[in-house]
Amino acid sequence: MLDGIGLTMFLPLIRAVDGGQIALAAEDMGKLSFVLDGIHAVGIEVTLESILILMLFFFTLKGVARFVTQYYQVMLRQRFANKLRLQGIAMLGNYKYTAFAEADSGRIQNSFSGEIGRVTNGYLNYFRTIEYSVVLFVYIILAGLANPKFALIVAAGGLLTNLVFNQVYSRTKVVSKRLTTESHRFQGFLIQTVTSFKYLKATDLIRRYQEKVAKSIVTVELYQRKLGFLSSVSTALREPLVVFIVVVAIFVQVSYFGQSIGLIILSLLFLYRALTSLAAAQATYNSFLSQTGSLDDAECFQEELSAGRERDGQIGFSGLKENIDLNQLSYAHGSDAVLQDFSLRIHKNQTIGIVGASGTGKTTLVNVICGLLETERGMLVIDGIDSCDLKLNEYRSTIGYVTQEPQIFADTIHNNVSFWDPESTRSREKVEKALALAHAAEFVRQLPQGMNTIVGINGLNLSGGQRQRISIARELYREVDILILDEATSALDSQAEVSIQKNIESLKGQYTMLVIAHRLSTIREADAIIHLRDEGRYDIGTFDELIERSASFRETVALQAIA
Ligand SMILES: Nc1ncnc2c1ncn2[C@@H]1O[C@H](COP(=O)(O)OP(=O)(O)OP(=O)(O)O)[C@@H](O)[C@H]1O
Repeated sequence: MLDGIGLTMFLPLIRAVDGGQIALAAEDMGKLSFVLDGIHAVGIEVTLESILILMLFFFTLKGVARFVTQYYQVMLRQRFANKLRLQGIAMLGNYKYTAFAEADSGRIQNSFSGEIGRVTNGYLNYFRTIEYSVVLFVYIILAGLANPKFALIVAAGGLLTNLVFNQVYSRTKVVSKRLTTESHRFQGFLIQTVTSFKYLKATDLIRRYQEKVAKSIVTVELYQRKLGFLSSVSTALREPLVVFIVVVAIFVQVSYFGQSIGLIILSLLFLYRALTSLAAAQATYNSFLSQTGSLDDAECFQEELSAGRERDGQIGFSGLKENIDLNQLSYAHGSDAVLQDFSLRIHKNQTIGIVGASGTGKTTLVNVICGLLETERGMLVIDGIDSCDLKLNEYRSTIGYVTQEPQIFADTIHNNVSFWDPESTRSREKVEKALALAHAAEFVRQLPQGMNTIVGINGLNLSGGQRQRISIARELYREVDILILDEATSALDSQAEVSIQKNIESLKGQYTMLVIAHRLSTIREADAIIHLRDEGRYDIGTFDELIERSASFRETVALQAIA
């Protein structure tokens, strides 16, 4: 509007420059003469100087409005991207483990990085299209007020251009979807390259894998080029089309309606701006369409995250007081039953050993106890509270889990053990104590920068046994109630295993420990041993009781003794 009012000043200005009477300018202005009337009404005399000052005033005001709008847009845009990321991260934190196990890591990674930018731009372009359409509408109204016939001809021409662009739009939408899908694939390949780098490199499979990644890179580029081509086509067509419409309109005006050039100039100013806004609206709409693949995907991703939200209870948990009950627990991965009618009471501070051949469900059992795998009501009861009613995050914060593949973060040893607790004398002492208990103090001391040594991606600069010891130290540092060790000492040499074994034994009675072990010597002294067998069968007892009772346990013991 400010721009429009500023532009209407051109007519009195032309009159004034021509030495004509400014008052007569009102006749050229059609219904827009109310602007001059308004100036009179506020007591300003319409002279060349006042017109120039008023024009300057309106355009400066427009500049201020533009600044405020743009700055506000930047703020909104930033807030929007942050909100998307924070919302996504929160949803990911509540995502079911089972759903996560089937998820596409490339898609997750891409949704939080590249796609957020595309989604934000998608929304930005969507709102810009609305913004330009509003501006377009205002100019058409202004042009209509000045010269209705001329406005009508140009508006009809503008509508016709949309037909031309519709073809480009639908193609853009299709390519945009393909680009998003391929970007997910590319990110997935990238993650795999990083996590499997050592293996791929050592076997030279990296070259074959690189071919796959390269193919994906080329395809992404191809789709981007296609989008660029479509965008170039629409950009290139826009200006000639606009000028063509204006030329036709002027020709019709002058030849058939014989209108005054003053009025044509004013409406031309409006209409040129209107058509520029139309072109801008078309351009932003096309950009929006090129990002719709990402928008659809982001929506789908959020729906999947919220559909995969794990159930959670209302009852708080501050630490294990009495026991964990597993009551006729059954668990199947899809249609494959792993645990069947499994019952056990684990008393606080007991040490439970879990043994069994590969694939008999040892990890599945501890995953159920962690609440990672959902079971029916009544099957997992903690201190008399059904796990379905427990606030799972509070329960899990009392669990320490040393997984089969030790979790090491690309940071210092101190941060790996303390999980980024701010460094202080107390935290260092605590870390040292945990490292000593995990039999890691000695090797950490020998590292060039001791606790401040950075361990590389996935702890690549450490040996397998060292990684295991660091991850055990982290759980000891956390002062948890329930300690789960899944093959925690499998990567250690016999001597280190014996030492750490002694340390674990020294923790006996201080933690409720679930120790999965292939080597039976590790759990020789456990209060009870669960011996899992095929098809969900199992035996429970002390080492000696199982030797007595279970033939397959005796067999395993005998085999290991031979080994
Ligand atoms: N996410 C999953 N989806 C489908 N099947 C699974 C999944 N996780 C495990 N399984 C299957 O469940 C069975 C038990 O697996 P689990 O990892 O619990 O065995 P395990 O005794 O810990 O084996 P290992 O000693 O080799 O680690 C296996 O047959 C395995 O293939």
